[in-house]
Amino acid sequence: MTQRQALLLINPHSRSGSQDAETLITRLQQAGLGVTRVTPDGPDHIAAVIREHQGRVDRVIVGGGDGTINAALPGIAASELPMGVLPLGTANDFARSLGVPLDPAAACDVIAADHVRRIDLGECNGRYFVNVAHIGFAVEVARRSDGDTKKLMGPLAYPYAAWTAFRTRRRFRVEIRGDDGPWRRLKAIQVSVGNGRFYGGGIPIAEDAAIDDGRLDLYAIPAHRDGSLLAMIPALRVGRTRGHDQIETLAATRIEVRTRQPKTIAVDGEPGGKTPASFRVHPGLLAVYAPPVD
Ligand SMILES: Nc1ncnc2c1ncn2[C@@H]1O[C@H](COP(=O)(O)OP(=O)(O)OP(=O)(O)O)[C@@H](O)[C@H]1O
Repeated sequence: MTQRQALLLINPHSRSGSQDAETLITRLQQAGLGVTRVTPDGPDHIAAVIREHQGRVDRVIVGGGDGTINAALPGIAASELPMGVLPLGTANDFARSLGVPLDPAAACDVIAADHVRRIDLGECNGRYFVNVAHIGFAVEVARRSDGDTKKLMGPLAYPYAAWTAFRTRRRFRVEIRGDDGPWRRLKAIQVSVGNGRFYGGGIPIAEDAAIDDGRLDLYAIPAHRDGSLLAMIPALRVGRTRGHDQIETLAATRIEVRTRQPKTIAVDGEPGGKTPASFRVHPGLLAVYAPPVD
């Protein structure tokens, strides 16, 4: 493996992905990194590009938002190369979880500092995720904060989408269980499973989740007749999930979620199939460049 050689993959469709990359490349080179830049044809092309360069690079730098990171996960995990993150997206929740600066130039310095941290990957029905997977209301929010809305509104796209989606909220019957424990039945408007803590640009939906704790944290926001608006507050950013007595929580290494009708799942803000959902955590599977944790 060639030391200090980076494969740089920038998604031109992420919010700031079409900006001039030369400044960032120069910054990485000044810090002593060799850089090979390739623009993948699309999310499904990323794994092939990484395979092609394996053996000639010692790290893969992914430039984009959470959707881009998510698309790169299978290729990165298969290569076992450490990943650097250039936050060029809208929400950049993974960068937030890692403590990587949201300024891309400062994020270059983190990658060049060579400090690697091992973190967990979540998996939902065979698909990896780093942040949070949702069923229910947040899926509609993800659908409404599409590429055009994000380009137009930037980080405000998420609260705007949540606001417009609010009256479409539906409660649904859901069954959840962790690590072969008993099934719990409830009615919810949203079920979120966190590997990381944030979604939608820093909303701490999975407040007890940490990306290196070897477990997943589930939060079910139930639909109480009088409390539904109150219970939605954490999803709308105004409040907190922790200590909220209407929110059901579950922490486990494997989580199963069943619904009566198949319901769409969103993983890291991207479409992720339908329920039933089978979640598991892969402790320490991913190596990432990140500032040291205190
Ligand atoms: N190499 C690529 N070429 C084209 N599209 C890609 C590529 N990689 C990922 N995508 C898709 O581009 C879309 C937008 O990217 P991304 O989600 O990273 O940016 P964003 O929406 O600005 O940021 P965030 O997810 O942080 O809000 C995603 O749906 C992603 O799957």
